[in-house]
Amino acid sequence: MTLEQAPRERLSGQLAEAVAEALRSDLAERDKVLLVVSGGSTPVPFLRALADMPLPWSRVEVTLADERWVAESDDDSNARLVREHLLRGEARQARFVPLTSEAATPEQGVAEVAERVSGLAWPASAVVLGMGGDGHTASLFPDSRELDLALSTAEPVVAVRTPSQPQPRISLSADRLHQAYRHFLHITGESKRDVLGKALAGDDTRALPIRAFLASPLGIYWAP
Ligand SMILES: O=C1O[C@H](COP(=O)(O)O)[C@@H](O)[C@H](O)[C@H]1O
Repeated sequence: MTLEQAPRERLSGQLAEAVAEALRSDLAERDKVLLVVSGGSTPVPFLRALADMPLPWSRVEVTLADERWVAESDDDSNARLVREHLLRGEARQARFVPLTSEAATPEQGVAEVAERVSGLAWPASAVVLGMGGDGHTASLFPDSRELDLALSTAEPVVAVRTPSQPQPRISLSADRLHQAYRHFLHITGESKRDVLGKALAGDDTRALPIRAFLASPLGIYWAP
């Protein structure tokens, strides 16, 4: 586990450099590489910095760690975040694979999305995780009734409903999120630093699902 700390904009640039280097390194050995990014609001400066990195973007596949089950036109769409902030300039050549379908619910769409996700260039070169103030990562929420399934299944994606969130969601499973050569955690603010400290001090993954990713090598990028 490594910790990088800097002002937010500089930290985002450092994370973008690290992820770009990971992709370049694997592209020397593989025809195509996969990047898994998270949504929410924290990643915006990182995604914008990554979009400016010189890469053979046509050989890069991008998908999400999780998604709210909303239309891409919705402000809450993680896919919209990727399209607006990462798929710009040369990075538009990347192949972006979203996690929603035309189905009305994630339960109805999960099989189609699972097949789509399974065809990507796994193991991912990098998974960039975020974390909520409740210790959730991707859409692995402590108050989700599907958390045990998401932490134990070999399926690539899980439909998720949780009382704390307004929309149903779909998430890569913990097993699939672990199928990567490198993992990064991008968080900001004192309160999330404190939540991470609490997570590091215990082992109840149901209470703080981020714990599912603290035992393997993890590059932590934190800004005040
Ligand atoms: O709902 C979500 O929350 C987490 C954390 O988002 P942040 O803006 O607080 O960093 C995010 O990683 C996840 O992709 C998103 O769906």
